[in-house]
Amino acid sequence: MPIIDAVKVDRVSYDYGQGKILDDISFSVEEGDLLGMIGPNGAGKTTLFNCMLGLIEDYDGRIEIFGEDIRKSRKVLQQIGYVPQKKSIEQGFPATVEDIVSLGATRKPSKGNISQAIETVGLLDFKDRRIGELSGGQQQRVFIAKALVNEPRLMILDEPATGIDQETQNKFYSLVKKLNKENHITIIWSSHDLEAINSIANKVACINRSMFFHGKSHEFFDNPELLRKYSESSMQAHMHDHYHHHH
Ligand SMILES: Nc1ncnc2c1ncn2[C@@H]1O[C@H](COP(=O)(O)OP(=O)(O)OP(=O)(O)O)[C@@H](O)[C@H]1O
Repeated sequence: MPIIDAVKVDRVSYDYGQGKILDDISFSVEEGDLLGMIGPNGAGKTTLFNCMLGLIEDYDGRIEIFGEDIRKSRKVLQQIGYVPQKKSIEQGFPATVEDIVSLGATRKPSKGNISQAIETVGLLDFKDRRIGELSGGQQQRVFIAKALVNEPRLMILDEPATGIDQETQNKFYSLVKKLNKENHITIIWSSHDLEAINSIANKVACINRSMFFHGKSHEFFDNPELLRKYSESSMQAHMHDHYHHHH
């Protein structure tokens, strides 16, 4: 089977008006890849995702999804399932799991698809429960199910840095791996958990406004020099943010 690019980001730059947030970013994701996107806070990961999702259009450069320039063919964006960084949900929020998952359907919602998506994330027993009654980890899986309803070929998961307990985290990681291996979904997954990326991603893209490393996961994690440089530049980014927030 020929390998096609699920994503091709070609020389993309962007700024919100105060200097470059994305600086000449190029990389590609092959169909079937599970790519871990890493970078310190403020590195521009969410901004890059917003470009890839067609939410930001005035970037320099070019983005192709499954071979289509997304500015020319917005239809291809329907092939992407997006799971944003988790928002907190009020306890009393009236919608059920099934209601939330149905909201993901852009075409006519089919009952079958909705149940299938809920089953894939292992929440069938909870489908009539109010989402506010679920744990943080379960809510996270509801949002994955919501993104699965349209049967995406590509998923973008923007993982929150903040603490969910380790066991919940591990369940989430096995779900990500299952979606990639069994459901054959190409995945781009932003995470701060380097160990998890090392264990399940086959590719890594590491950005800090510009591209710092892009390649096979083991080439990054087996290279102590690269890891050292990465943690140094991450530290500098934090110091930079710190300086701007507090002075
Ligand atoms: N709408 C906006 N207007 C102006 N600046 C913005 C806007 N959105 C983000 N930024 C700035 O762009 C930079 C990159 O933010 P972005 O959210 O893309 O980073 P990130 O890598 O996703 O960070 P994190 O890991 O903390 O989520 C930050 O300095 C942020 O303050």
